[in-house]
Amino acid sequence: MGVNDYNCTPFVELDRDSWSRLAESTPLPLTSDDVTRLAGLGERIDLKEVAEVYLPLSRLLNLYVGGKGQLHQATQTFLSPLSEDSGGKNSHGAKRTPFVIGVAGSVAVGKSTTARLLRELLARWPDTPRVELLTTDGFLYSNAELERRGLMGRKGFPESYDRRALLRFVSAVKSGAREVRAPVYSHLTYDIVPGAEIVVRQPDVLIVEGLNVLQPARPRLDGRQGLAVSDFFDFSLYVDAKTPDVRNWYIDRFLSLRTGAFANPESFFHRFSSLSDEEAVNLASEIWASINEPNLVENVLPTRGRATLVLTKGPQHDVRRMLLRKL
Ligand SMILES: Nc1ncnc2c1ncn2[C@@H]1O[C@H](COP(=O)(O)OP(=O)(O)OP(=O)(O)O)[C@@H](O)[C@H]1O
Ligand SMILES: CC(C)(CO)[C@@H](O)C(=O)NCCC(=O)O
Repeated sequence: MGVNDYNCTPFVELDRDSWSRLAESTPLPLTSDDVTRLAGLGERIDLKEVAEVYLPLSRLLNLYVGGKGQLHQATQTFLSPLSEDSGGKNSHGAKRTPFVIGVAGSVAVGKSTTARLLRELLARWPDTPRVELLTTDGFLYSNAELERRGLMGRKGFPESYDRRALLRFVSAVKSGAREVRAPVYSHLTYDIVPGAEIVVRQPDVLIVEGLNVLQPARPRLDGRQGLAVSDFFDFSLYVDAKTPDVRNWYIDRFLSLRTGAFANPESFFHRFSSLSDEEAVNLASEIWASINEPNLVENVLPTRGRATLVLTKGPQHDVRRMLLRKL
């Protein structure tokens, strides 16, 4: 194949049928216990979809984890003469760090759902029982800080996050830090929760989920390139769908929140709980068109080609196609 061949791409493309055939040869099929646990995630997850799409995906990730483990072992063996030279005083060997998976994609495309499913499935594999989740929402600036910066209408845009703190977090995890802490965001109060934090203690796998996790590093003021969180990923996934489908999911979720979470007086959106259907659809469409869609188009979509795997969904969240980066 010549380099000018239009078919020249760094990805292998698999349609739904080919991918789901892999489920048959995936060891560790779902047990009835798993099915009960997955159904308890509280999402309208189709279990056939889990078995056909997410189970083989967890196997692929398990192979990558194993591959990284072998590379770590080989590197330890390579470095071991240095420790012997120093009579064991200087250990050049380092403990294996958590395997970090990034999950990117639009608001409402299903990143959290995908991340939670993968956590359940990966934890079933014997070499990765401890899987932790981190959502980048916790690194959004507080509403007070966003107001101060004039960014209240840009929540979710790259500049609405404390990117340095997020980078420090992921870098500490990949440096093997024993304990790393992150702030917490509440979708109910629509703000950072004062004093709350999550603690990550050297899990086997850390899944980092967020809109912008695949963004490359920004050039620094001194002209040097700097690092981005994606530099620390061992694997990354982009959840993709047509923009009009994602818009519908956003509006549907807004409508179901209106009758659910918004009814709580603590909710930031409580004042919207009495909106009529039509008013709620109009408001959700307005938020989508003014914040989430421009962010998708300007910042999120351009990072799709940086993923290890692109998972493309149809209008019912059914995964239609996988693009897997060639090795
Ligand atoms: N595989 C799936 N099957 C069915 N419904 C799904 C699936 N994934 C997500 N959904 C639904 O789509 C909506 C958006 O999903 P989710 O909250 O996971 O998105 P998100 O990308 O994490 O959004 P945000 O960036 O706003 O946090 C939710 O209503 C969820 O229940
Ligand atoms: C918190 C984020 C940015 C990402 O999860 C998103 O859910 C959000 O709140 N976006 C801002 C616009 C909106 O309210 O949908």
